[in-house]
Parts: sequence; structure tokens; C-alpha cells
Amino acid sequence: MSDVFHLGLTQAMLEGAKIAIVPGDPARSERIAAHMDKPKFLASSREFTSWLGYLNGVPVVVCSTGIGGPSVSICVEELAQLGVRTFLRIGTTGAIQPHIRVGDILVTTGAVRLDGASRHFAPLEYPAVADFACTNALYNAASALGIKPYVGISASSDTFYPGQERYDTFSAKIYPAYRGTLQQWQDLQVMNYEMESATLFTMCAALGLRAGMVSGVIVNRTQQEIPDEATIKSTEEKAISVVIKAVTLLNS
Ligand SMILES: O=P(O)(O)O[C@H]1O[C@H](CO)[C@@H](O)[C@H]1O
Ligand SMILES: O=c1cc[nH]c(=O)[nH]1
Repeated sequence: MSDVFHLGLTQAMLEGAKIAIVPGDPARSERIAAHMDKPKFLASSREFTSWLGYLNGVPVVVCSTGIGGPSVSICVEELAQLGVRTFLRIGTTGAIQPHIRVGDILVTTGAVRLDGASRHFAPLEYPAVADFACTNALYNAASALGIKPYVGISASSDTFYPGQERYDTFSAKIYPAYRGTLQQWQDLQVMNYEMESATLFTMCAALGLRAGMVSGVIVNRTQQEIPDEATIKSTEEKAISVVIKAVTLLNS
């Protein structure tokens, strides 16, 4: 019998884990757990696939969030009910700055709140900022692995198509409020688009939880719209190695 509504998890299953790695894609959970000692499948329910593993003897839970703010908010709330206090998201992303290349790693310090769910935790004036210790750990983890990440702001959108100003859609129509926004965020030095950090950062800051985010660039929107399948896995693996190292730094 589960202790929470959606995740299919009990407190006992988490073996005291206080830290969670939260990818979007359920299939990524197992690949992340494979980097840990004693990886164990826990549950799969809707978009939430969870595994448990150990890093230097410390239990770490991995649980996918699915796509977008509403499901992130459920994942974080229910893991927090089970005792988790620190959340590191590892995602894929689309860069919007021309100099950022496919395969690069981004550490997000703050998010533009283009979501709806974060407004259920705090008004729009409240910033969507990452926890400093988590960001520091992600940056230092990347550096220790010989990776120089870009560090800065992400635009975090509820929608993949209009909210990220994609015209390669069946209608090619975008509501006026979103036309020209890619250029606007680019001018404002935003690094990239993704879909979860606004909710994750806002709710965690508001609730006294810690959150950070690392992502791997699978497409650069100034150059292409469709990612090259061949590079996705290696980019994800690079970002996974950063998040694993960051957990060991946070636990040391
Ligand atoms: O690769 P994940 O972690 O799912 O992250 C990104 O990919 C999905 C969109 O394709 C969104 O969830 C976005 O944030
Ligand atoms: O362009 C992209 C790529 C991945 N995920 C997003 O949300 N946008």
C-alpha cells in the first residue's frame, strides 16, 4: 500500500533518502540509477518511474517527473512527504543563444516563469531561483569532470510549441503574446528553453526545500528545430554524470 497518492512509494521504500534526482523522462530513471551502488527499481505509476541507489553509502532516490509543471509539483510534493529535502533536476534542453552548442551542459540559476503551476505556490513577483548549494555542487561537479558549463537563466514554459515559439507545427500559428518572445529572451541573455525549472525552483524555494538543475543541450534553436538522434544519448549521459557527481559533493 502506497503512502502517497501518485508515486506508488512508501517511506520504507526510500530507505531514508533525503535527496532526489528528478529527470523528466521516465526511461532516464534507470539509466541514472545504473551509476549508483545497489540500484533497485521501486515503482512505475503514470509518468513517475522511481529507482533507489546508494552513493558513498548514502541513499538517493531517482524519480521521473514527466513533462511540465503540474506533474513536477506532484512529484516534489509527494517525495517531500516521504522525507526528501533536496531535488536535482537533470533534463534535456533547447539553447537559444547562438554560441551554445549541442552537447553543452547548462546549470540553471533561475527560471523565467512561463508556467502556470508555479503561480499556485507564490505570486509572479516571487523569483524562481535555484538553491545556492545545489547550483554550486552542480557547477563544481561539472568542473571536476572537465566540463565547462554555461551558468544562467532558463525560460521554463508550460508548452513545448507556442510557449517556446515554434513555428514548425501543423498550423504554424502562434498567439500574439508569444510572437517574438524567443528573440526577447535571447536579448535578455536567457540561455535556453525547458519546461520544469520554473515550477521546481518556485515551489522548492517557497516550501523551504532545495533545488538545482543541470541540462544537456540537444538542439540549438538558432540553427535547427529537430535534434540529431545520434547525439541525444551522449548529451544526456554527460548531464547524468554531472548530477551524480553533484550528489556526492552535496553529501560529502
Ligand atoms: O528531458 P526532460 O527532462 O524531459 O526535459 C525537457 O524535455 C521535455 C520536452 O521534450 C521537457 O520535459 C523539457 O523540459
Ligand atoms: O527545445 C527544447 C528541447 C528540449 N526541451 C524543451 O523544452 N525544449
